[in-house]
Amino acid sequence: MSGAGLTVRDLRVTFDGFRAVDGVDLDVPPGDLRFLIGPNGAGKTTLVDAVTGLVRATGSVRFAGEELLGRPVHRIARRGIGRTFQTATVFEQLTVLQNLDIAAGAGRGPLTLLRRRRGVPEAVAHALETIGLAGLRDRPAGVLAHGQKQWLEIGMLLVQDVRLLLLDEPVAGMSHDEREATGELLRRVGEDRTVVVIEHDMDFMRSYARSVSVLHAGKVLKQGTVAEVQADARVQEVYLGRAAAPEPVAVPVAEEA
Ligand SMILES: Nc1ncnc2c1ncn2[C@@H]1O[C@H](COP(=O)(O)OP(=O)(O)OP(=O)(O)O)[C@@H](O)[C@H]1O
Repeated sequence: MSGAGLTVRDLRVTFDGFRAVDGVDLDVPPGDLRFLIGPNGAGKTTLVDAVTGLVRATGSVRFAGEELLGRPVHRIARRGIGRTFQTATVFEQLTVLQNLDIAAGAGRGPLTLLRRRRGVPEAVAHALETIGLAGLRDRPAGVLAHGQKQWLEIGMLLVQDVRLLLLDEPVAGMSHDEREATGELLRRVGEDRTVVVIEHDMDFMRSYARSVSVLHAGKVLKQGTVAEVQADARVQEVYLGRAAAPEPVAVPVAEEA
């Protein structure tokens, strides 16, 4: 494991007096593959928004020892922090390769990008292999399957040399095979990067998490290994106490709402 670590201290985000994130401490060591779970509205996405500069927050967010809070979004991105959203944001008309080229900021204008080129930059070629889309590099992104679009989006972060990836429900809506392929992709990506995954899919979490933080009502309820989190009575209560609960962590239960 390598890379840089994320340290969050007393993070707070308030929307019109409502505390969406309410004093969160988080330690994600270098090279961790951390899953962030919790019921709907727990504050998971808002936490990631705060780390990436999309919402105002107080407290401290340090990555590789550097304070991020208060910096604009583009500065945070330049520190090697990248995220995906629940819906993939790729350029559908452009090819897989062109999407990666643009993300890599290869400095070519739109016309040059549309022309045939001889070579592919090494970082782009490497990302294509990592995300398993080398064979589809000249296809328009719009024709890709749902899972493949998510992988392309991850590839677009890889070519930017991202060191911390924050992924919001990367396997939502994916088939079983796509989930497995995504899990393997996260393992590969996590070999030399730090990865944080917001997820509702408990089977996926159990298979691929190296560590887990459970959020509830804007606070960290529990942090530990999958086994530790599953065994925690408060975590079980939070999941069981909901009318339309996601699949509970420790006890066999229903699908995510
Ligand atoms: N821009 C906003 N303005 C007001 N309230 C917001 C805003 N964004 C989020 N919230 C509220 O903050 C709380 C946390 O939302 P958030 O999306 O972070 O939860 P979550 O854990 O990611 O939930 P889910 O699993 O459903 O995506 C929710 O009650 C939500 O309604």
